Amino acid sequence: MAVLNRLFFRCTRAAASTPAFCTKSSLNDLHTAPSSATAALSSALPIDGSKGKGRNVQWVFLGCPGVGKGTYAARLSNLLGVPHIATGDLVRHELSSHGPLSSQLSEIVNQGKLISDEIIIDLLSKRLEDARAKGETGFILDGFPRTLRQAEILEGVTDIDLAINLKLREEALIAKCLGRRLCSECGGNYNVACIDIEGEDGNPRMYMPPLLPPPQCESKLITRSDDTEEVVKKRLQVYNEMSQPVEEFYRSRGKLLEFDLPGGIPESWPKLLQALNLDDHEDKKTAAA
Ligand SMILES: Nc1ncnc2c1ncn2[C@@H]1O[C@H](COP(=O)(O)OP(=O)(O)O)[C@@H](O)[C@H]1O
Repeated sequence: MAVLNRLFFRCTRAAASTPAFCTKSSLNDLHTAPSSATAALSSALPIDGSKGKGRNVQWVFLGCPGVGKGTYAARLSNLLGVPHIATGDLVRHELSSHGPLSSQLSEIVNQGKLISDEIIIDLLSKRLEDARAKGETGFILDGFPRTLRQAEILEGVTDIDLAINLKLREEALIAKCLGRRLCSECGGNYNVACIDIEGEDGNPRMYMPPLLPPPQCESKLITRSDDTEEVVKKRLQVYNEMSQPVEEFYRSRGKLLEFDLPGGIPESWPKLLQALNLDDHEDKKTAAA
């Protein structure tokens, strides 16, 4: 943790003067320190993560629980051929493995709190190492970074091109989390909530139809243990407390794309592609399937 704290301190101080202070080489200096989550993250990333011709996208998705980060990140990952890495999935995988961390993690997750930066970076590093071993390049991160420290550490080890901040009206978020279902067999994500919010105060009506499972998944649906009303409210509160500095971090670097979801997937997906200048992408029809 000492190295993380030192890096955090150096990055925070530097942000006021030289934003480029937290470079790969400054992290390399830190590699001489005892093994740390930060060093693991750095070495798990491609050797040259800096922007360059031909390099795949390195994007992050920000947004409240239930906003649809997973849905849109997965679609973009299909479209662009880069891995979609959701830190929530990594945490759930760790929980289901019943390894040494699982009881500690399950207590934190089921209270709607964030797990430590060090543990989440360690899980992410392992996933990125796998990606690297498979020859995958680029990534779309979903659910990371969630704290300013995570954003600073990530920026210190690689270049993030874009942070897409998905936004949805508050009334829809809780309903969407409570309607979320997962197929225990194929891992498919569905939503049984039908959201229909009347237009008022200048806001248009918002209609989001359910995303129902195919017949073969219907009897295998499960609900996440942290998708109860009480835990969802806590997660929204934690998100609202932590998100502003992360958004500001990317805004001040000119990397933040704010995107207000206008409704369900049929309305939102083409508009998101347009906002990302991907609307004439030749594969978009199949990716949306
Ligand atoms: N970047 C992260 N930092 C800390 N904890 C995380 C992070 N990503 C996921 N988690 C943990 O995993 C839980 C589930 O994450 P996720 O599936 O992304 O949920 P959400 O639907 O709230 O966005 C979070 O509530 C948190 O406990």
